[in-house]
Formats: sequence, structure tokens, C-alpha cells
Amino acid sequence: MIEMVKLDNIGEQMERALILVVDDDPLNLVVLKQTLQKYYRVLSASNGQEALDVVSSNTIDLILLDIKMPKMDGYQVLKKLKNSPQTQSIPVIFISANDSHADEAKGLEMGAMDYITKPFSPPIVLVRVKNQLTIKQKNDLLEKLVSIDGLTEINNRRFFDENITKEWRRASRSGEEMSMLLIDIDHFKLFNDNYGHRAGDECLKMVASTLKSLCQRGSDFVARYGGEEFAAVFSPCHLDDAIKQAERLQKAVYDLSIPHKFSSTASVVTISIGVASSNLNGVNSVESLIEMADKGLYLAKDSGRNQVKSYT
Ligand SMILES: Nc1nc2c(ncn2[C@@H]2O[C@H](COP(=O)(O)OP(=O)(O)OP(=O)(O)O)[C@@H](O)[C@H]2O)c(=O)[nH]1
Repeated sequence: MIEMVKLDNIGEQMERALILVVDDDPLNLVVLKQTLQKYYRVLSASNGQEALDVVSSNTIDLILLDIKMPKMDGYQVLKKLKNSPQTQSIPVIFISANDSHADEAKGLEMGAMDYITKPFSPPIVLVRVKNQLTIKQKNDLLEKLVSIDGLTEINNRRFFDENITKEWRRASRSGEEMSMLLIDIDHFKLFNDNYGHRAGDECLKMVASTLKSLCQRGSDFVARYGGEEFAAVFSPCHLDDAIKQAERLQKAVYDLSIPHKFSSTASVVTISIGVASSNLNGVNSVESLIEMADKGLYLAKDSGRNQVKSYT
């Protein structure tokens, strides 16, 4: 029956998946690696700490995890993975000689996606790995779809709302300053009205991808905030550095040289930017940070557009 499982196509779509195999028995590691290497990229670790180190320095798609290991067992490794936002969604399949139902139930209850008992059959390991990778691929796609703006393909408002709150909490805990920008395309209604909605869409896409390409440092991100408005979050980041970064964005959009002969500000498309930071007087919540950036944006518009302003 097992021989009838068609393995030739396994991993075709997921051949770039990176799998971590964790086992303190060198022979098991060799057999698992040989089995999986035909279809995937494989890394190995011979104890729990080594596994966590590998996970922290690689983008792992799936972990095959032994339970009985000295010092840190598989349950402890899984618990640590689940406790960290960076690693909690990596699917884990336990692979263990513990074959009692209680052990299996414990592993699954802790968040393992599957449980394979030793001695294992390589074809079954392959099929179960493939199943979990398929589920992960679909979950990743869904996750991406709900947080990406359909037109510009940068982060959407939902992503912004969730992540600015996360960054705010992180900055509050660490005592670091965080900054944000509210960015608005100048005279965009006139652009739309005169060049057409399609050209407007193209303009939004070009501006968005320029902003994104310049906001790639660490946990910085840019999102479409609504209509022709964008928002960027820099964390950690002082107000002065955020202003410098905003000026870079303003220049980069100007340098795109998208003609806008109906703008009274310049002959090309320009942006106005409001900057705020968590250290400003009166900023004590995400809402007040956004409000201050909005006041800065209003000031930039009021001062003639194509400007960067912070309201202090
Ligand atoms: N093409 C296109 N236009 C959009 C989209 N979302 C919003 N807009 C347009 O963006 C324009 C925004 O106009 P306003 O809010 O008056 O802003 P503005 O003309 O840029 O004026 P200032 O900000 O004061 O310089 C409107 O014409 C909207 O229809 C979109 O997804 N595609």
C-alpha cells in the first residue's frame, strides 16, 4: 500500500522549503536527512538548544522534532517556539519512540501539527511533511492576502493598525523612541481628474513601491493608510532621523518625475509628510502619535506642500 503512494511529485511546489530535523540519535538524523533531501533543503540539530539556535538564524518552514533528548526535550523546545511571535507559526511534527496515546495527545495539545512514532517509515514521513507544508503554504498566503493592499501590493491599513500597536508596546517596554510618518500625494484629485483613474492607480503603485523600497530597515514598514495616503513606522527611531528619512522619501518621489502639469506645487507628482515621535509632548498612545503626525501633515500642506513637517 505504502509503495503505491506516488512520491515523484512530492515537494515539487515546495522544493525550496527548508526543513529542520532534530534528533539526538545520529543514525535517525542520517536516515531522515537522506529521506527529505531528495525533495527539500534540510538542516539538522542534535539537541534542543542547537535547534533553537538554527531556528533563530534561518527561515525554517517545518521542524521534525524528537521528543526524548537530554537537557531540553522536544516538549520544552516546542514550548519555547510557541512562546515567540517569530517562531510560533512554524509547523512542528513530533517524531518519537513514545507511542502512548497520552504522549501523542500531549504533543498535539501543545501545538504540534502531527505526531509520527518510531520506527518510522520514510514514505509516510514524506507524505506527512508534504501535508503540513501544503497547509503552511495556504496559511501563509491567506495571512499575506489579509494584510496586503490589492492595488499597490504593499501592506494595507489592517497591517498598519496591528503593527503600529505592536511596535508601540515594544518601544514602551524598551523605553526606546519610535517615529511615524503620514504621507499624502499632493493634488491627487487633479491628477485623477485630468489623467484618468487608471493613470491615478499607476501613480499610486509607483509611489508605493518607491516608499517601500526605502523603508526596509529592521522592523520599519510602510503601509497604504487609505486613498492616496501612506503611513510609515520606524522603530526604534528618533524624531530627527525620522525627519531625515521623510526628506529622502520626499526627494525619491519627486525624482520619479511623474508629470503633473495640473499641480500648482511642481510640474511633477510630489508628496507632503507629517512626522511624529513617541517622545513628543502630548504623545502617550498610538492614537496621539497618529494625531501628531496628522497635524504635521496638515502643516506641510498648509505651508505649500512637497514638504516635511513635524508639529511640536
Ligand atoms: N486612482 C485612484 N484614485 C484614488 C484612489 N483612492 C483615492 N483616490 C483619489 O484620491 C483623491 C484624493 O483627493 P483629495 O483628498 O481631495 O486630495 P488631493 O487632491 O491630493 O489634495 P491635497 O491632499 O490637499 O493636495 C480623490 O480624487 C480620490 O478619488 C485609488 O485607489 N485610485
